[in-house]
Amino acid sequence: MAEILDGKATAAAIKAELKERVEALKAKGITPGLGTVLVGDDPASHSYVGGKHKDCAEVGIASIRVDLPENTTQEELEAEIEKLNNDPACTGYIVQLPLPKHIDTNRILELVDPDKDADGLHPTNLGRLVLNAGGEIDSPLPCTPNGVIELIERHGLDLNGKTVAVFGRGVTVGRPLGLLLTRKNVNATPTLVHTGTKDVAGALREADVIVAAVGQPHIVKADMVKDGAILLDVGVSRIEDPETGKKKLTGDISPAAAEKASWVSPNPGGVGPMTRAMLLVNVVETAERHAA
Ligand SMILES: Nc1nc(=O)c2c([nH]1)NC[C@@H]1CN(c3ccc(C(=O)N[C@@H](CCC(=O)O)C(=O)O)cc3)C=[N+]21
Repeated sequence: MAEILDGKATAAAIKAELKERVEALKAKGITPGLGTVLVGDDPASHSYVGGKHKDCAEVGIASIRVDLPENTTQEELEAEIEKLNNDPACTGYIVQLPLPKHIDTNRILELVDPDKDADGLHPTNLGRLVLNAGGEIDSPLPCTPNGVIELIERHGLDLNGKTVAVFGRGVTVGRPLGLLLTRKNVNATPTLVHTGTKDVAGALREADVIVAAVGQPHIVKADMVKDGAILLDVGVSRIEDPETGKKKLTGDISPAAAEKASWVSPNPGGVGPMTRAMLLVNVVETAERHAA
């Protein structure tokens, strides 16, 4: 039986640490604030954003919530971005993705002030990450990749020298995770595995660690996993439970694959809560840089 990489408990421990750091900032007269911009009424996005504000309340971070209708124009959205860039109460913020199809997402992400980029997804911060070979540059890191690494390390596991198959090359997880893993203070050897990979099963089977960020239910099968591998389940899909008929969250990793692992992150309760915790870390660290 694999041991559990408990994201919920680890995120709770990180939030307890952050709460103390927020109290220290407040003693200096600084209250960190997290903003969220949400366009449209996708229920999953609303649920994620709600979770982020609940986390803020837990650690004492102020919340600034901007909810806009589906038919918001590019210009209107850009005006909201400008407001948050200029709002002194907003330490950092995120624009919840995906945005509606009529919005130019890359243009919006570029308009976010890089010093308020709580997601770590602004081109400037992704560029700093490329330059950050030793892990010494102080800039916000992408939340999900950073959460994956924290979740592994906070369970006493060492990535130094390990081979890591990153399954999925998306901009929010797979590609930045490759960069984080090669920093000298992590020192892992990643392989990015994607739809253009000739032998996906073979590439995954060789890895000490598999991070599955595809978004296809149970795409990682038992025959793709080395015995004793460490498995991180990032992908989430909502599929119907054949027994109850209700929609439920399902990860990328099949139960049979999980059985072969030494450690596995559950889904839900694994990387999701860690992503949210790393968002708070980015906001608190930005506020601390301002206080210094
Ligand atoms: N600008 C932006 N930044 C993001 O970080 C971002 C985004 N857009 N768009 C969507 C994805 C998805 N994402 C999740 C975060 C937490 C959970 C999470 O906490 N999940 C709980 C379950 C929550 C539930 O039941 O729905 C868990 O895994 O235990 C899930 C998904 C952040 N994203």
